[in-house]
Amino acid sequence: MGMFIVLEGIDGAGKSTQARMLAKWFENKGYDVVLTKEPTDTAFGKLIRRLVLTGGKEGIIDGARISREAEALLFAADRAEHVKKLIEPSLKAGKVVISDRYFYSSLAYQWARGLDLEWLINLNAFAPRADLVILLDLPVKESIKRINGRSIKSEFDKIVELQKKVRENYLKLAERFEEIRIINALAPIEDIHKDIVALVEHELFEKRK
Ligand SMILES: Nc1ncnc2c1ncn2[C@@H]1O[C@H](COP(=O)(O)OP(=O)(O)OP(=O)(O)O)[C@@H](O)[C@H]1O
Ligand SMILES: Cc1cn([C@H]2C[C@H](O)[C@@H](COP(=O)(O)O)O2)c(=O)[nH]c1=O
Repeated sequence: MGMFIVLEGIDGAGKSTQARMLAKWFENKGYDVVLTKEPTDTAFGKLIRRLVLTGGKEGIIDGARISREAEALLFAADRAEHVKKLIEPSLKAGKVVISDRYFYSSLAYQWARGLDLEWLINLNAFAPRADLVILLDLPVKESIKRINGRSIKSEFDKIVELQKKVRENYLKLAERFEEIRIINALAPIEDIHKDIVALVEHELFEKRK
């Protein structure tokens, strides 16, 4: 059986950067690595990016943004395909799967949008828990600095408010899901990478001896 590692955190926390570095580290050790992300690049992920993420006109149906419930179901549908078509087969083949976001994002973000956490956990119950989740914890003001070019100015305050709630939710989830390990995302990129490698060696390699 392979190893399943997930990077989580608010927008701009450094997930993609660390996921790429960790994938390289495993490849240099001779492992077969699958580097993936959610929303995916499949038709489901593309639909989400058009309907949910751009904040654009396509996300407006009958004059209103799509409902929070529909949003959560879209992320879960994308995840079901991700799990069945890529994650599970790759793990069965003994590969290392590294995902930039997973169901923990649904719990943190859709909970912040007002949906019930238990409903969200049940909705995503089909998704196997990761072996290790690296939560890159970052203050929102640093996150905004890092993604400033991408923020939607007109909704800037809403974005800050949401990101604050998401960060709090992630920290609460870390108390509930024992596979989540918190790392300070303010540190330099290389130091964070070293901390993640130390966690992988301790939490995964040790456990499998
Ligand atoms: N430890 C760090 N210190 C300073 N800047 C960083 C650090 N890690 C990443 N960055 C920079 O922050 C920006 C966002 O990084 P990255 O895309 O990896 O974050 P992300 O969590 O994947 O973002 P998003 O969720 O919004 O896609 C990039 O410009 C990246 O170079
Ligand atoms: C998987 C997932 C993601 N989201 C949100 C979190 C981010 O704001 C975007 C994805 O942006 P990225 O730059 O590609 O990371 O989608 C969410 O609300 N729920 C989810 O399940």
